[in-house]
Amino acid sequence: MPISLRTRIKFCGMTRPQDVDAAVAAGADALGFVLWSGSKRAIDEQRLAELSARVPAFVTRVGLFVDPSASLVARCAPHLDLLQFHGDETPEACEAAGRPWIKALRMREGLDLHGAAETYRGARALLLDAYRPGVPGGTGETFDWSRIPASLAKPVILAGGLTPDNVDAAIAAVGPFAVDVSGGIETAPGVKDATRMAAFLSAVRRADEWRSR
Ligand SMILES: O=C(O)c1ccccc1NCC(=O)[C@H](O)[C@H](O)COP(=O)(O)O
Repeated sequence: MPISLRTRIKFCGMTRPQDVDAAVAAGADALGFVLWSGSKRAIDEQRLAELSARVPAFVTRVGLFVDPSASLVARCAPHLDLLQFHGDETPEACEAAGRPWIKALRMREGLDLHGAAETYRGARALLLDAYRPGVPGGTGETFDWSRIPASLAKPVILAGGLTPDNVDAAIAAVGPFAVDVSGGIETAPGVKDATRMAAFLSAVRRADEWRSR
């Protein structure tokens, strides 16, 4: 995959209208909505419809699922541009809704990323996140970025414990297609902070400038 010199930015775990507006105003490329009821950042379908309606064209609305029922995905899909699967979904299950999708992979010991890229060949990208047993995502923890191969058959979305203070080092180390952040731009789970969102964006743009030199 060619390295993009403009790292795309996804802000995840949006629950409040004012945060959606602030994220769009700051310049986020994508916004994530957690549709798994076990999360502190979970929203229901009605909230998804309300928040999604605020998002203008060219900002991608991403729905996060953990081993969802087909009916949940079908009900949410009209409000989404992209599906993000965080559980043990098979490639067939990810394809079933007939919508563009990405697969989140938690970087547990021994994970074969090349093999996963082949298995999930229908994915638009692989989102690489920290592994904590029993927690499907949003851990706020980083992992060893050097485990990511320089060349993978799918675009990499780097996630896990990113903040305005470490995202520049992450971009320098990995050169991902996109970065994904949730806890690093919050004051509490699901409560985003406009200042931290802006700081994160600025840090990514500074890192991109360094990369293009
Ligand atoms: O945020 C959650 O609670 C969550 C629950 C279940 C699946 C995924 C979840 N979040 C995913 C994300 O927010 C991001 O993809 C990623 O994990 C980044 O989170 P963070 O480490 O907090 O930046």
